[in-house]
Amino acid sequence: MFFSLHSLIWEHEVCSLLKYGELIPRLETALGKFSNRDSAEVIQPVRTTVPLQKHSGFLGVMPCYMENEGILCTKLVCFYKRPTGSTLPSTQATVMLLDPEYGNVKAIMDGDVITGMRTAAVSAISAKLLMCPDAEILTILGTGKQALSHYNVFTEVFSFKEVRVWSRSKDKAEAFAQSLGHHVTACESVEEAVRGADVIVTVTRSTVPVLSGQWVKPGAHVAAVGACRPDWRELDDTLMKQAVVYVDSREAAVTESGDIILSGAEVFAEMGEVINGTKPAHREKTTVFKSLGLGVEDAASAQLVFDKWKSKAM
Ligand SMILES: NC(=O)C1=CN([C@@H]2O[C@H](COP(=O)(O)OP(=O)(O)OC[C@H]3O[C@@H](n4cnc5c(N)ncnc54)[C@H](O)[C@@H]3O)[C@@H](O)[C@H]2O)C=CC1
Ligand SMILES: O=C([O-])C1=[NH+]CCC1
Repeated sequence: MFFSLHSLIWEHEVCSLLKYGELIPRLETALGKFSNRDSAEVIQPVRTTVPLQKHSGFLGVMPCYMENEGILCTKLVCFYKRPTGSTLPSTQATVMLLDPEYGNVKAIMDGDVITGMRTAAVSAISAKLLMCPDAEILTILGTGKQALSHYNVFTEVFSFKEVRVWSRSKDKAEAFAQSLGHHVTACESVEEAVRGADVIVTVTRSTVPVLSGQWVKPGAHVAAVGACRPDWRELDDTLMKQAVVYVDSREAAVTESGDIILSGAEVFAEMGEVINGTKPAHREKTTVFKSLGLGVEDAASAQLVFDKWKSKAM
């Protein structure tokens, strides 16, 4: 067995190795390759989900093979519909890198930081391509782990003049806003938070729509990250029908996204197609990027962590 304990990469190590400046270009390349289906360079099926009915959750198995780069990877992620007030995590993940020739495990690493950072980085890529060039106001709906990683990358990559946050509980929104800095405003309602916003990130655990199209400014960009099951929603039909809808994966969108399946909205393009220049970026229109999370994003991120971890260990 070609596996040693040295290949366990812990959360604090992933945290210190992964940087948005290096991660974002890797993810752009990976998404472009993923959408170039003809080349068969990326083999990544829609994730398999095993219901954990007793615990209102799912185990997602997310394999990916990138032949040219020799990356073979799978993530195991458990995600849950937690009751209000629950302090248990919504997602927990572990990533495994394998050698594609021998089949042995090269590394097992924490998947929580990867999930937080790669999801936020992909949303930032969607904003870079789809938001209006003079975007000033960012709104984040939700105040959990993804809210924090999205705040971190959006403020690292862009210069918004105003950042607003909303949570169902005003106290939570205020505590979150204060933890981020004095320039962040906690809002009472979703409507107050999103009116006039140029970019809106939805990172809630909601299973019913929280964001209505009637409040969204024409030309705004929405990065919709929660609602990753076919019967879960974050966005209402009005928004889904008025927006140009971009996704990470068409196959995943029509299998897993309640916002797309239940609204009957049409998918215009994958983000990788915009990166490849085969589909246009409609910056002037209201756009939704429906993110579900892809194995190829985990594979590219894990390889980056592994390369940096190996070069540090040498
Ligand atoms: N697209 C992707 O690649 C990924 C999506 N996710 C999804 O993103 C969402 C957020 O994940 P985390 O930040 O890790 O979760 P978290 O539990 O840390 O935060 C969830 C937030 O949603 C709020 N919330 C819960 N129920 C709500 C409701 N009914 N209405 C409005 N707000 C509600 C909570 O108060 C909290 O602020 C989850 O749905 C998760 O499954 C997570 C990882 C990757
Ligand atoms: O891509 C991912 O890791 C997830 N998407 C939804 C929950 C977890």
